[in-house]
Amino acid sequence: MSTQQESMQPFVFVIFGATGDLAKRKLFPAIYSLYRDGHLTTDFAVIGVGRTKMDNTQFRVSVKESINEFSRLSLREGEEWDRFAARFDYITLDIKDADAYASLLSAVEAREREMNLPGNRMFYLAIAPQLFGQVADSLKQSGLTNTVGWKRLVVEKPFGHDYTSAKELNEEIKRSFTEEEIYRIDHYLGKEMVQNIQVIRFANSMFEPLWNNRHIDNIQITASETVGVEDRASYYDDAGALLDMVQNHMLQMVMMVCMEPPSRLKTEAIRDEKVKVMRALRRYSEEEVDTYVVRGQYTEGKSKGSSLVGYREEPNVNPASTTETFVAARLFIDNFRWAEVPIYIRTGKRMPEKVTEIVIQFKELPKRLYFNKNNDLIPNLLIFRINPNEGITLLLNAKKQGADSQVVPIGMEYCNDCEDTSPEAYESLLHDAILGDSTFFTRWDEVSLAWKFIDPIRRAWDREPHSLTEYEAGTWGPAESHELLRREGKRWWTGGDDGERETFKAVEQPKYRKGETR
Ligand SMILES: NC(=O)C1=CN([C@@H]2O[C@H](COP(=O)(O)OP(=O)(O)OC[C@H]3O[C@@H](n4cnc5c(N)ncnc54)[C@H](OP(=O)(O)O)[C@@H]3O)[C@@H](O)[C@H]2O)C=CC1
Ligand SMILES: O=C1O[C@H](COP(=O)(O)O)[C@@H](O)[C@H](O)[C@H]1O
Repeated sequence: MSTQQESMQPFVFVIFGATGDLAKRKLFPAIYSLYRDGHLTTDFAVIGVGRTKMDNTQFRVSVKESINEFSRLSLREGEEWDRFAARFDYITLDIKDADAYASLLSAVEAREREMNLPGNRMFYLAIAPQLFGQVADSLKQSGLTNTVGWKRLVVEKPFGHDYTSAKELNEEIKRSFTEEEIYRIDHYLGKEMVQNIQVIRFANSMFEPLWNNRHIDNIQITASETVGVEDRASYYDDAGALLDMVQNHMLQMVMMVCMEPPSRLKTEAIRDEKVKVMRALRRYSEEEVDTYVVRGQYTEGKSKGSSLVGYREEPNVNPASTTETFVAARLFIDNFRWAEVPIYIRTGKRMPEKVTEIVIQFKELPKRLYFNKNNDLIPNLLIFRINPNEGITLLLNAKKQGADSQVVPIGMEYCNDCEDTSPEAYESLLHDAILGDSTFFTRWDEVSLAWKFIDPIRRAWDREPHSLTEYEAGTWGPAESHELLRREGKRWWTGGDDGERETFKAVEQPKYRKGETR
């Protein structure tokens, strides 16, 4: 949630794409949860926009259905719901028809008059990216951005498909909105434990002295999914894992882990530090890509006893597709803090577990005095558990209870969502956008540098389709991903090459006092 202490001002929220999947699964439930939890501490109206013909009553029914199906809070019928639903209106409009925006302007102004709202307007583009520029332009031409209050534009990913297209898109929307008014969504930045990385790093004196190449051996970021391409082939078969996950979410997590402490907890101070990581991130030449980046595509396999088809057999996927569903990479951050520290990232579909985790592996002591029963000693690991269980784990070595002095790994656990469910990422991000806090949105320089890192990889792969490796659905990715670490004397801690979650296998279970139950 927000890093700023500002108060919320009444506003009109215009959602382009209000009949679409994102609005149904994420936006309406997020607005409802914020409202129910008392975080929408101001007056507001929502105007949905789509081509589908619908009146306000039908729209409110569709909002209700989506909340019933997707909200983390169950819908409370009665007066409270009626008051909430009455804030929602719908306009049928073709985004490509510039003249049609006059009806949207009338609807917004009517709500502002009726509810005595001061002209603050937030426009959310839950539509295909090809339409972003056109909407921004028509909002300006129609006078919708000409308001006495504030105006904000929230844009979804993907923000372009390479540096050139992203730059063009940015220039298009900058004709109607300033950088400060643009909120580029990366939903990983709305996740509780991604936001918590900064707090854990910068609010505890014990980590900062160790957070560098003198004490950290390597960093591993994994975002694995069990799902395949689902019904998104038309988008995914073009994008692949590199554009879908690495350009945005994975690099954002790298920035959060590797940034310097900001001088103040202010939006631009934090973003400045993130951008410096992107500047220090070494760009591979096209020739180097093969050495440091692995790409894979799932073939048929099994998960929990069920058979899974290969990617090319999925509905609407090109049967000869060379799109990657898995990426692993070894990154270099060329600055004083991180020189020589391997940063490994890995993401893929159809893997054995849905897990997003950041593992910080600390260096060994200069000399080993203790050994475990395998004549070994596990390194200290700090693990940020982002998804599906939120928390942190610190892995240490300790003496096992008893006379034989055995050394065993122990895990110190903090669970972030055991007592209360965390808000959804979209709740947190919408809340911040309404407050005008863009800390957890991506600034143009971050996005553009991310594309400059990605583009040579894409070009190398387009030139060399044979660099695509295969992995069986239901496994932790191709052998080449394990080899990427093995050749540097490392191993993935989440889903090692023996297919186990090695990190936790050997850890002693917590003990409780006699009579105490968990
Ligand atoms: N769905 C998801 O989970 C995620 C989506 N996104 C991004 O969010 C955006 C929307 O995705 P999603 O909701 O899945 O897409 P959908 O295809 O489900 O919805 C598209 C929406 O755009 C509207 N639309 C399309 N063309 C026009 C037009 N000419 N005039 C007016 N409205 C139009 C559609 O309205 P109608 O059908 O009524 O014409 C519909 O409401 C995309 O940028 C996507 O990349 C990002 C992350 C996750
Ligand atoms: O943006 C995306 O993210 C999801 C994974 O998000 P998570 O919050 O479930 O970890 C991914 O499935 C999707 O392909 C991608 O577009």
